Amino acid sequence: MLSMTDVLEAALPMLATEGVARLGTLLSPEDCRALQAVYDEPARFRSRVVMARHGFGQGEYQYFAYPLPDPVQALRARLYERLVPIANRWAEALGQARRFPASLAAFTAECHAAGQMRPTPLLLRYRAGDYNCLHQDLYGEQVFPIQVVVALSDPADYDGGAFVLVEQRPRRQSRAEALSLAQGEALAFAVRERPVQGTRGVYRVQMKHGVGTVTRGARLTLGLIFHDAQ
Ligand SMILES: O=C(O)CCC(=O)C(=O)O
Ligand SMILES: [Fe+2]
Repeated sequence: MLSMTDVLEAALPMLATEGVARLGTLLSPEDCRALQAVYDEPARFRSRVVMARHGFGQGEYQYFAYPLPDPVQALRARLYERLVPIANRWAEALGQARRFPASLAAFTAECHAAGQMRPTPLLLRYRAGDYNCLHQDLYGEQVFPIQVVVALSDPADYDGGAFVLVEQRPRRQSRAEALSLAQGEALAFAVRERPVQGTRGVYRVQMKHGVGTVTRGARLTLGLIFHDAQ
């Protein structure tokens, strides 16, 4: 069996060229079920959002409170370290002065110093009829340019509910990609924009993500965003 490191190494070139990459199965079915059950423990969360109230879609999500549950904290820190070289390459290619430190602890300290102190990892729950409008997860000036979503539900537990990614290249029509995820499978994608090498230099591709309508059952996901929120 391939280790997480091997799968990630193999996936990273795709993240750089496509703005999205499958990272393999990062949580066991037991971990997925345990995290699904956490959804019903309000004490683990700092806030709950009913999406229809804000025009974000339909369904709901909850942001974890600090300290994050073990598997969430561990995954967030490990993934950050693997993704930071790409984040720094993107920043350089886009002509940004920003460089991200090697560890999540150091980046979190930078977020907190900038007034972004609230944790952003979240659990999302969609039932029949629910969906998530195209959006970008920005919570202040501090933005780590890549985020990860992990499917907690078994695809047999729901229909519909594809993860949707839309990219907008300058002066072109938008392109959409719909992806289905296995239980425990993780997907890394660009939060807001990524650089693409064109014939006349590097240009900026804008990205948004969302979820198509769930038509049966329930679909839960874990969202890992690396910057904290204001
Ligand atoms: O439920 C999903 O697949 C998408 C969740 C999402 O928007 C996120 O993780 O930021
Ligand atoms: Fe999101």
